[in-house]
Amino acid sequence: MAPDKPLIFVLHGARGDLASRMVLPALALLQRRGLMPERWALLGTGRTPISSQEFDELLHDAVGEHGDDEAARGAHELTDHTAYCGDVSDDDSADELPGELDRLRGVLVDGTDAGPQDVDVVHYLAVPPSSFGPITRALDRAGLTDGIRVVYEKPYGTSPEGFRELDETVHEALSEDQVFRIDHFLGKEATQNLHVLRFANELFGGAWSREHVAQVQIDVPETLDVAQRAEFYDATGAALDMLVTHLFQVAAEVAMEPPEHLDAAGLSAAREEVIRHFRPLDPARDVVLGQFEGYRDIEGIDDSSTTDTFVAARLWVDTDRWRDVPFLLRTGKRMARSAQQVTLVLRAPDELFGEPVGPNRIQVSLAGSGRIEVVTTVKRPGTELALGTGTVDLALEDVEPGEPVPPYAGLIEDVLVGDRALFTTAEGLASAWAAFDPLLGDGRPEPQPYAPGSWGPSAADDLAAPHGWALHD
Ligand SMILES: NC(=O)C1=CN([C@@H]2O[C@H](COP(=O)(O)OP(=O)(O)OC[C@H]3O[C@@H](n4cnc5c(N)ncnc54)[C@H](OP(=O)(O)O)[C@@H]3O)[C@@H](O)[C@H]2O)C=CC1
Ligand SMILES: O=C1O[C@H](COP(=O)(O)O)[C@@H](O)[C@H](O)[C@H]1O
Repeated sequence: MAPDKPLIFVLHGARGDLASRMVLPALALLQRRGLMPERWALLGTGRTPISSQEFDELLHDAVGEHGDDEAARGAHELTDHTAYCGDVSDDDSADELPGELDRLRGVLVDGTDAGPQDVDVVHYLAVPPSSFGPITRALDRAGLTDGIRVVYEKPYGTSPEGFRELDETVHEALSEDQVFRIDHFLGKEATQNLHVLRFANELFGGAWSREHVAQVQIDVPETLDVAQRAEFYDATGAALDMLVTHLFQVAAEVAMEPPEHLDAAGLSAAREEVIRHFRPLDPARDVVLGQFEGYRDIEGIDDSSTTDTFVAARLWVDTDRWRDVPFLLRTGKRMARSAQQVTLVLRAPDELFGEPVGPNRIQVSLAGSGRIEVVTTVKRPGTELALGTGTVDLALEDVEPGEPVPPYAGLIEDVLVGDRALFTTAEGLASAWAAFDPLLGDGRPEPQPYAPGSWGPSAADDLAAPHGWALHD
């Protein structure tokens, strides 16, 4: 159901990569599905001044280029009310923002029984993490925080100290129920299926422990480049961009204990609780960083940059269920292919009927609408007793009735209706930062070069021994 109250959606960083590729198409899809309020306005902000007309063009282009067909059909009916105003973060001041908000409130309630106080305001911070604190302070100083909701992108902080500082700033300005820390991997259809699969079906649930699982792999190779977002990327790197954020959250989703109550709040609490049991990374033994060749030639990247564009890590989860089972996490830019796969490598005998046993795995693809595969050793058809490998394959978009929702659309809808179950908590993130901390500072390994189009530095292959990465050439 669409919320009743009029809404102003303030998109900070509206010209950026995330805004164009994800947030604007998600808003168009929600509009198309009738899930946006009847009256709403979109207010963009950013450092580079552009006119409202240029903003209109930008958002139509973004939805046309990056939205699916359904979202693209919503592009021209997105909203009648758009506006753009300057950066609110440079000196912690909000300049034009209060005036713009007042003007839009007036426009939205004009001709209705509602007053300006009846307009909901959501701020979406699609900006680099260094701007989260300044924008929060700017909103606070301008007296704009009453009743608003604020969505923070990831990473929430760039170090344990930065995280704590940001958390203090945020809680000085806002109460916890106003804060939505997004990690869009938690909003993916297939990520949510990890717990449905496990808790609904004993074939999976019964196998979900060290007794049956030899390795867990969470593998997100990307062919993507970083040229469109060089400034953000060079200041961030793969480990901060993806490891302490998405890959840790998905690892928690796999590793959690069955919640006390099988509801959204119970699942969220169980996910956050298991992060406390992530053993702090051992960078010397368990982490490989890489940088693709040619990275330093990209415009906007420092000639001597040591930013990691690849990370592979072996994470240990110190619970009875997972003791001694490595969680292998890998991601990188300009790699051989794009995929987002969670693999449970199942234990199996080395040999059966005198033949080596092939792979036995549960594989969940998080990409798109998601896919579940069971790879299993079978008898090869024929008169001989010989072994082969078969795959049972279920595309989640084929499950009926159903209408898959992209993660950003689902999570923004949650923000509009105030459902916080798929958002991270400060406690969970504090544990994630504690496990990640050894990778910052002196312990950080030197990134090793890798060829664009490859699977990253070869040292990362050793981490996955003896089974090897499920995704390979
Ligand atoms: N891109 C992606 O696929 C994803 C990104 N994210 C997160 O989204 C956030 C933004 O990333 P992304 O869009 O890729 O980055 P970009 O560099 O593409 O965009 C950042 C945007 O923020 C604005 N901006 C940059 N610096 C400042 C500043 N100091 N103060 C105010 N505004 C600023 C820029 O404004 P202007 O253009 O006017 O200079 C730009 O529009 C990050 O936190 C990232 O982790 C999360 C998931 C996916
Ligand atoms: O948060 C991020 O995620 C994307 C990958 O997510 P996808 O599900 O939209 O493909 C990644 O490319 C980006 O670097 C990172 O900031």
